[in-house]
Amino acid sequence: MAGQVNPDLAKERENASFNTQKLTNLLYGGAEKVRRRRYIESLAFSDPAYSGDEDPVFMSREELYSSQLKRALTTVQRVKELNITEEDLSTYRNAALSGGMPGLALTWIAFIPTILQQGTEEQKQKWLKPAQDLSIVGAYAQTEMGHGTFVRGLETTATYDPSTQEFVIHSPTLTSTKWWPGGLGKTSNYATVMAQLYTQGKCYGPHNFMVQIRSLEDHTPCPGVTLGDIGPKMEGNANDNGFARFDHVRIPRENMLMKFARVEPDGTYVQPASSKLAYSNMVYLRGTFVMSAAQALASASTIAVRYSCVRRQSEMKPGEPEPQILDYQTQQYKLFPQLAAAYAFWFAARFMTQQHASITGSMEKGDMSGLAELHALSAGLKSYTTAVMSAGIDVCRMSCGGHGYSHASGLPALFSTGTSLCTAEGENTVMMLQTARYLVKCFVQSQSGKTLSGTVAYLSAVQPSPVSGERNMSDLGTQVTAFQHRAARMVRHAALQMQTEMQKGKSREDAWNSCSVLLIKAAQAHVHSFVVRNFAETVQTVEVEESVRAVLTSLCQLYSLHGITEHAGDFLMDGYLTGRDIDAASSLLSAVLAQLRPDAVALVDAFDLHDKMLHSVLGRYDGRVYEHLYQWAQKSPLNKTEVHESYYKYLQPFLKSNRAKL
Ligand SMILES: CC/C=C\C/C=C\C/C=C\C/C=C\C/C=C\C/C=C\C=C\C(=O)SCCNC(=O)CCNC(=O)[C@H](O)C(C)(C)COP(=O)(O)OP(=O)(O)OC[C@H]1O[C@@H](n2cnc3c(N)ncnc32)[C@H](O)[C@@H]1OP(=O)(O)O
Ligand SMILES: Cc1cc2nc3c(=O)[nH]c(=O)nc-3n(C[C@H](O)[C@H](O)[C@H](O)COP(=O)(O)OP(=O)(O)OC[C@H]3O[C@@H](n4cnc5c(N)ncnc54)[C@H](O)[C@@H]3O)c2cc1C
Repeated sequence: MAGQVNPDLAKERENASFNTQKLTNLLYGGAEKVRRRRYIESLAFSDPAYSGDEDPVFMSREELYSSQLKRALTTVQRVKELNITEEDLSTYRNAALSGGMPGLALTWIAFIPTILQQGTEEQKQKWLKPAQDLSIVGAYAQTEMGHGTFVRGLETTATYDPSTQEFVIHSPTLTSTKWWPGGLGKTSNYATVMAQLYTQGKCYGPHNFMVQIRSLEDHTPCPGVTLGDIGPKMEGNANDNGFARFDHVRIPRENMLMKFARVEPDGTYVQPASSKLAYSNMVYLRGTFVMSAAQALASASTIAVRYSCVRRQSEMKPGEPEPQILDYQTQQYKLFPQLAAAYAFWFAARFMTQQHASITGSMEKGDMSGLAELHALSAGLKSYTTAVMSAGIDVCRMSCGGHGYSHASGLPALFSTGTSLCTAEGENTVMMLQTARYLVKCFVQSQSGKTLSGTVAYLSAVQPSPVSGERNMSDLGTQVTAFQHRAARMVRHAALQMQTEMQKGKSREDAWNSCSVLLIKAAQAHVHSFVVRNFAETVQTVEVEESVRAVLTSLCQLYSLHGITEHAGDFLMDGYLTGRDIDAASSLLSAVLAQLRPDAVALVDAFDLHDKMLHSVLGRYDGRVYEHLYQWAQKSPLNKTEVHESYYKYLQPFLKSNRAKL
């Protein structure tokens, strides 16, 4: 019946132990922010300009590209008409463009942040407004066909010519072709191009340059620039990720983004406070990926948990009605850790944003001391959260059985979009090794007596020797200390192993490579420990109703106990935890699964993800899965005609000739 909520889902909501709205308020920073976000989203959801397009999964690449471009341009118009403020901008855009990120969005995600991070005040004055108004459209062109990770290995050159006060941008080889930048293929007319800076005969490494790539009159490539789309990808096909080649393209000196490093008119190079400041936009973007990971996992958990309450299958007890599949403990064991991780990452993302603001604030005042920690934290968190998110979405998909494999579930698209975050903005292994590099340095410093601070303070505080005696494994403090002990031991082990390799005669680089599996695992343990601690501190200190704190505490317990049991070997290795502790953790984990079961739907509802953001028949708020599954399938282009034209072209003649042979 129209309008009714599936009775199983309705019952779940009635039986929750806490007020969902209160938790939503906590997640979004207060009741007023939630009201505002819903209002802004409703402006997009109710706008006929954004409705009417068919489901993106039924569209061709070209249709998808055009339809999302059109939507993106509509958002620009509406933002002006509706006076959408800076604060509400991303909420509005995300709601309007939730069917797939258009290439144009890279202007907002990467191009504008790069101008903000790397430009002088004058340069911001010149380019920010046009970029914000979309009188210019920009891409972030760093990666090349031959190099993505190794930024120092980029081949594109920017050679300064003092006689004309210009840089000459050039792609000397096929592998120097810029390859991957979003929006570069067809949409952008400008790009910030990362190129090796040459002046006065010397190379000063990669720097960012503002380059016009297309005519502002007719959008044809500028002289000396060759452009195109790199072809369809696993997902994200509304985005024209592109390629660019430069044949001695001249740009004014003022187009080098000069907030940190400078080239004077005579060609003199002025050093920045740190050569890595040219990478500050990457640090910023990596930080934003942590919230994207939380949101993607929140979406997948919402879909899978709601569906698991609607779906009934098999017999638990002979003769009794088929149970909701969420009543199977194994289903809870698959889904609740994903749900808990989504919450954990949400709070970690909040910490990351605060850290970024605070450390960049100090850097603006000339204090560079926080840069290394900011880089290590953003790289590690980006790597860890996106990897868990990507694997977690697939767990959610598989937990929905056959229907999870259908695009109707929204999970395949969510997975293939989400998993791109493991590669984009720094490949995850490489990023985790950057965190490891920082940890090893910190370990060496602590060995020489330095007291560490910030997110690594525990490395000098935690004792490497095993602690004996019974533990209360349900205590959050005990769990946090166990995670810190595990991370400290693994960092110490990896660092000492490296020292041993070097003592045996290996170079530092060879020792690093031969220990890199240990190093990665140590860095993962460090980030895991940080996420657990931050989650525990949040649930213990946040001002919230006790019923909400209680459910969050269970969720935090689950996140942490799941980590301990899944990585039991790491905790047992030096006898810090005993077999009995791990058994206790497993029993507690089973108890917490059962404890969270009645609140699972309320916990996913609290993410407050509108059906128009989820794009999932299985995850609908009203739980009316089957009728909508049927309706959705009717939209398949193969169903446009009763008998498909291929029947007349191929099958009919084939069948006829086969029959004639009989
Ligand atoms: C409801 C909603 C539901 C769901 C949401 C669903 C899905 C998600 C939503 C949306 C997403 C959709 C799609 C996203 C798709 C695309 C994303 C968009 C844009 C992507 C853009 C890009 O990818 S741009 C290209 C990015 N490229 C990289 O990141 C390159 C990685 N490589 C590097 O950063 C570096 O080269 C390196 C770090 C690997 C090594 O650098 P190198 O110069 O070789 O340095 P080292 O010698 O190793 O180190 C020298 C010292 O410098 C330190 N260092 C390195 N980097 C930095 C830095 N950035 N800041 C500070 N310090 C740095 C390093 O640690 C060394 O320090 P020492 O003290 O040890 O010497
Ligand atoms: C969806 C998407 C959007 C993107 N958007 C943009 C964009 O807008 N602008 C842009 O400039 N780029 C963009 N990129 C490119 C992206 O930044 C790179 O793909 C990424 O940085 C990885 O570089 P690579 O592809 O060259 O991989 P490679 O560096 O070739 O890495 C391949 C593998 O080698 C291994 N490896 C490499 N180096 C090391 C190392 N030092 N230690 C250990 N292992 C190593 C890793 O396992 C890695 O997985 C995008 C990519 C994707 C997928």
